[in-house]
Amino acid sequence: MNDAQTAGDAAPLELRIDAKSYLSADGTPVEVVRDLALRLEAGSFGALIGPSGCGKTTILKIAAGLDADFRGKLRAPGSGRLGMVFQEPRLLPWRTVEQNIRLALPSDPADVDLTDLVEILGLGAHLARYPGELSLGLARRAAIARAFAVRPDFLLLDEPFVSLDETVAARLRGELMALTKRAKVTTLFVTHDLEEAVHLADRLFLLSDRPARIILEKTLPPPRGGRSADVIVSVCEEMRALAAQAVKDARQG
Ligand SMILES: Nc1ncnc2c1ncn2[C@@H]1O[C@H](COP(=O)(O)OP(=O)(O)OP(=O)(O)O)[C@@H](O)[C@H]1O
Repeated sequence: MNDAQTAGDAAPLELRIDAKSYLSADGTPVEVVRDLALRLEAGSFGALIGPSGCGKTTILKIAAGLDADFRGKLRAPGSGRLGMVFQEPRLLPWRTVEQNIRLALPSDPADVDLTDLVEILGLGAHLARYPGELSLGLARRAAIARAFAVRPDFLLLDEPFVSLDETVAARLRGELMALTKRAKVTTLFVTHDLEEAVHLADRLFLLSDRPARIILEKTLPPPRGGRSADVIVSVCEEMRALAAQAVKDARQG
């Protein structure tokens, strides 16, 4: 049905989803993605932006290799070291923060030095605590640390800052920026927040309503993370206007 492979260090992410459907409760198929083609250069940061329920998580799961039930082709970048951050932090409640971070590490995890990672994410004082004692912001930090602990060459994040206080979200965006600049990692980030995407990404992919397909792609001017508030506002305005035109064209054509 589909063809999935891992492509090596300098290769881009290449994902083609000709069709992806789920079966609804009454047994009828619901088409969620159709004719989507996405290419992201190695080491760059892409943002998938789309309305609620359009199929963003579905696309991310396929990119992760977690869902092979689609028609199309996946060529994942890197050598297969995947880091993933879900909408909910998904920490094991009976393990400490440090044990959660070390969860996916190889057989001798005590040897892996996490000092820098813990420092960038401000988790030093919380390593011995349990997830139930953490604020949502701290739990999200622990989930990000767990994804980076494996030194991923391919990173997938599904709305990791949703429902956080804006001050906390802004700080976490800064931390994510620092981590993705420090190591070469091809990153695909899902959000419904255009401003967040313009702040973080090198390349934007704007999705249609369900069934999702890309209606607009744009490479953003560098430097990533160094864009001023004015630049972010004007790029967002431009994207909104282009997206409205793309939707109009699609309806007419
Ligand atoms: N396992 C499943 N079985 C049946 N339908 C599903 C399944 N997973 C998702 N769906 C449906 O597919 C559609 C797309 O879901 P998906 O979670 O990919 O969207 P999303 O854009 O990530 O949503 P949100 O913005 O709310 O997070 C939704 O209508 C959802 O109800």
